Amino acid sequence: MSRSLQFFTPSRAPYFTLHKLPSTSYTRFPVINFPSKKHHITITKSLSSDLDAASSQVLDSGNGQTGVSGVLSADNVVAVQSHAPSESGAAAGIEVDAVTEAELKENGFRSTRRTKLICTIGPATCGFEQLEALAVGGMNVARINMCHGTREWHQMVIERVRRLNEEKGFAVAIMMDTEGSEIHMGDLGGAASVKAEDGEIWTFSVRAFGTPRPERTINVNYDGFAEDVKVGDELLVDGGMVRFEVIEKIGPDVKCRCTDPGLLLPRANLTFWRDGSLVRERNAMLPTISSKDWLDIDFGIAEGVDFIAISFVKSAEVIKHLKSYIAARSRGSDIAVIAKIESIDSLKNLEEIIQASDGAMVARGDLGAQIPLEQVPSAQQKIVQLCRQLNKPVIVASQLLESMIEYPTPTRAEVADVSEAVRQRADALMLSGESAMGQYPDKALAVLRSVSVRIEKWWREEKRHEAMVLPDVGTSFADSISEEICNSAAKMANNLEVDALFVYTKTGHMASLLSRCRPDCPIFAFTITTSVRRRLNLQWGLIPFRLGFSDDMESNLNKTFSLLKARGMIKSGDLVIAVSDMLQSIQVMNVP
Ligand SMILES: Nc1ncnc2c1ncn2[C@@H]1O[C@H](COP(=O)(O)OP(=O)(O)OP(=O)(O)O)[C@@H](O)[C@H]1O
Ligand SMILES: CC(=O)C(=O)O
Ligand SMILES: [K+]
Ligand SMILES: [Mg+2]
Repeated sequence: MSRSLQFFTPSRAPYFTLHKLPSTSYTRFPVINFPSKKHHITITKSLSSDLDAASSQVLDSGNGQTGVSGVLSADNVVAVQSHAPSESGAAAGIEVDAVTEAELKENGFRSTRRTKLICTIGPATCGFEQLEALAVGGMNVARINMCHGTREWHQMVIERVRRLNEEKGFAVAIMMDTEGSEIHMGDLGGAASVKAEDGEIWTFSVRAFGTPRPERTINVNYDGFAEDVKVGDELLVDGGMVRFEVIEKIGPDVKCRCTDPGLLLPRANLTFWRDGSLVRERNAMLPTISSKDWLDIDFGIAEGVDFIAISFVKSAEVIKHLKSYIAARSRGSDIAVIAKIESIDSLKNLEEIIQASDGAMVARGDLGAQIPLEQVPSAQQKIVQLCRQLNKPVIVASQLLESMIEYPTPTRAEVADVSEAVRQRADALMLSGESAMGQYPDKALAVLRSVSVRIEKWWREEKRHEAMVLPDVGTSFADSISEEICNSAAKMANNLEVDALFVYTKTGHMASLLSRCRPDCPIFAFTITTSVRRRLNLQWGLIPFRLGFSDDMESNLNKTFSLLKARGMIKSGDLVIAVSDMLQSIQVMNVP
């Protein structure tokens, strides 16, 4: 028997509940992938068995306001209620990512995903429903790349992600990635791509070409380009996707012969090589943050993005400068600054750059254009380890599933690459073209998700913990106490095989110290503000909850237990270790 039901809910209702009458048992469903306000569900087979089967994907609206909207009659009588969060509801209840909650219930604590996932948003994924599909698929952070698209477009994406969070109970964070002022091509007069064939002669010039763009011409953004290149130099587009040889210089124009054919993409990165090494003439003096980047940063601050990722960082100074700028511009805001490691200079000054930042990204796309490709894997491993030691979240980015831009399944090599990043215990993996302009963004995300979960599980089962020495990071005595508490709590959690670590943290610092230990069990991080909660979404193993709590741990724990129990996220008897910012102690207890 198949039954279908349509009903209307008050606006902004993220959940609805099926009540089985006259008993009090009920099942709640998230309103995901349903057109807003008008919800449609189809119940197949017998209603009662379906309600039971569905209980694994039950979600809850917390202290939602309830309004009966429809009644479905069958063998069992079922009343349908919809929920809209009440104004005060949020403060009294507990907020957690709808998808994480479903994962928790479906797989239990132990197998929730620890590795976080970032999707670059582009034309393939900027629609509200496309963004929602990514959020449902596990996107923790949405990245917008200021190299592409207009400010209005980015604003629209930010607004949609916000709406998604508000209406559907997600906590997707937003990362803005700056353009940087490295050398790149112009935008190809609006063309999506152009083909360069073997042996063709192309002109690269600082001149701006009108529209239509004359054939085989490319505008270059760097004024010193024609002066700095020499006849015989090799010109690499996107780190070698297409190659040219410089054959002649005529004023501002540089004539080049294509030696490795391929597709030229708008604003593609350009590097030139002489005698087997990268040429860094005056372009090494280009500012890391260009005047356009500063305007984009102002935009990001005004929009309240959660992370700003800085391209082509060369030194720690630029990070410090930006952090003080953000602090002065946005009092009370906590925008985190992520250093993108994608140049030779950034590798030279790696430790001090990471130390100055709130996190780092292994930007393998451009990095692979600046150092020989075979050096990228060791650089990745080094950056990932250093970040963990310095307690900074780290993202592994670019070409993880490149073939999925065009094909629905990844190559075996790509799966091995993703596995390796998960095995290195990077905090987050990032999709670029796969989600921005690929044909299978949801499938690519699903691959990241399933490979992450599988490798994490394998790692735990095999107990293959690398005994990483974690140097002290605390700079004050109080910090050192927190650090020791977290190290000990994580170790105890592994030895006692507890079900979860709980951390009550106002700033998120204690949560990151626990995450750094990469414990076997998930870390429930309770925090007071939504912005801290979103930022914690980037860090390995953290399940961030927004919860109002006090300095009294006893009452915090009781409150948390009852809220989580009511939602079926923990049960009596589960073993939990709790730590907090407020009380310097480690509590081990069974859920009452
Ligand atoms: N907002 C956007 N609008 C149009 N196309 C986009 C947008 N964002 C990304 N893309 C497309 O997706 C591709 C991959 O995205 P990605 O963010 O990796 O950019 P990129 O140009 O390689 O630069 P970066 O080195 O900063 O990552 C881009 O080359 C571009 O074709
Ligand atoms: C992500 C990025 O900027 C790169 O890989 O180059
Ligand atoms: K960028
Ligand atoms: Mg880059």
